[in-house]
Amino acid sequence: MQTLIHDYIKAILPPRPNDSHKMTFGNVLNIAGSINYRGAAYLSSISALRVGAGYVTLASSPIVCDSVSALTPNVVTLPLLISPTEKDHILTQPTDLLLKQLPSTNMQSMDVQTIDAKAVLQLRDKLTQASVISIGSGLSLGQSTDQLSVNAIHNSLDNKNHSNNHLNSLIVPEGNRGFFYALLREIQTNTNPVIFDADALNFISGLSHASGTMQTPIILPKNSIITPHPKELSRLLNVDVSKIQAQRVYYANIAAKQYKTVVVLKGQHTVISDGERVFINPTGNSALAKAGTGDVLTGMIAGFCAQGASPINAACLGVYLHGLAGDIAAKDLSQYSVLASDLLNYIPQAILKVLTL
Ligand SMILES: NC(=O)C1=CN([C@@H]2O[C@H](COP(=O)(O)OP(=O)(O)OC[C@H]3O[C@@H](n4cnc5c(N)ncnc54)[C@H](OP(=O)(O)O)[C@@H]3O)[C@@H](O)[C@H]2O)[C@@H](O)CC1
Ligand SMILES: Nc1ncnc2c1ncn2[C@@H]1O[C@H](COP(=O)(O)OP(=O)(O)O)[C@@H](O)[C@H]1O
Repeated sequence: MQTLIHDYIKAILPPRPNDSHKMTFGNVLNIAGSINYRGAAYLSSISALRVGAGYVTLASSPIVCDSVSALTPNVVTLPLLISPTEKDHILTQPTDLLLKQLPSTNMQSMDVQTIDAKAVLQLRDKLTQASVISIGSGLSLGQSTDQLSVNAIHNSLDNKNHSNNHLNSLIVPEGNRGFFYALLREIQTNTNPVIFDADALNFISGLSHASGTMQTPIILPKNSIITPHPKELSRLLNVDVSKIQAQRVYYANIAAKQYKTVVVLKGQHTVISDGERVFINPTGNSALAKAGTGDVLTGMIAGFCAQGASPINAACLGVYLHGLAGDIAAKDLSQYSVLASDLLNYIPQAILKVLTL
């Protein structure tokens, strides 16, 4: 177990050759945001650019892409195909009967601009060409259809005797879950790094525990990173948050081994584990305990992956510099007043501090 220190972070910072162009520093495909979480799409995209990625494409619903474009000229957007209308879409799907039983109030409360599962076809080339893919920040998985999706997965698991191959045979569920499910299947054999955050983790938890007991865990793509907060790890492992918090290193290691991935267990003294090596982060303070800072972290890790850092190094760089940006920001603004969007403006100072000390 190793505490991250300045010199180590400096040593693993990706180089910035003079003879370079934007693609030298990689392209991030950020699949993020939904109607109520447009900020997450913005924060995770800009933070990747702030740490040095050459190009960021945000793939999301048209409404999210429009909002982010209005906020910044720096992010390229890829508006994704939307399900025709919630009602029309739903009534053509295999869970018709269940959905017809929904009270109309539930129908009305459904998210608008659900991404169609066919949007994966739109993304197909980009998914292999991207230097790194980040998935999940603010990507709401659907609202009133959630339980129906879980039911669809349960039924399918009951009917088929399979473990990880079940990704090929499950009924595609509704809402953004349908899109996410198709996406997960599409990237199973990818070798470029993939970062799973927030709702992507909740979806993976749902699949892993679909029949009520722990299944063989979902196989994540080879170079994955997951960034759970304790509650998200609790869902992934089916272990109480209190137990996880009492033995953070132990459970980060367990998750890394079980899901064969790099784990970033967030919180004070974030733990980073690939199942063999463990790093503890000393930077950061209560200023980071504010909505949206996790989205900034995801973008930072993606940005370092884009520049060629290995998943474990990108995780260490992102976590350390994210905390350092929070420390510098708190000196200027107080631990009370730092916003997630402020953090974006303190990333440069954090990088400069590491470079110059
Ligand atoms: N501007 C935007 O667009 C923003 C968009 N965002 C996006 O929104 C989506 C959902 O994010 P979210 O914040 O609504 O739900 P989430 O973090 O899962 O919390 C749910 C519950 O879990 C718990 N819990 C949480 N943290 C914990 C911890 N450290 N340790 C222990 N427990 C913890 C806590 O439950 P409690 O323990 O209080 O019962 C909490 O109520 C996601 O996609 C994200 O990217 C956000 O980033 C905000 C800014
Ligand atoms: N008290 C704290 N000290 C240090 N870091 C913190 C503290 N509270 C939160 N953080 C960091 O802030 C981020 C919060 O991320 P997350 O829980 O995903 O929030 P959100 O989903 O709202 O963005 C994580 O990187 C976490 O490590």
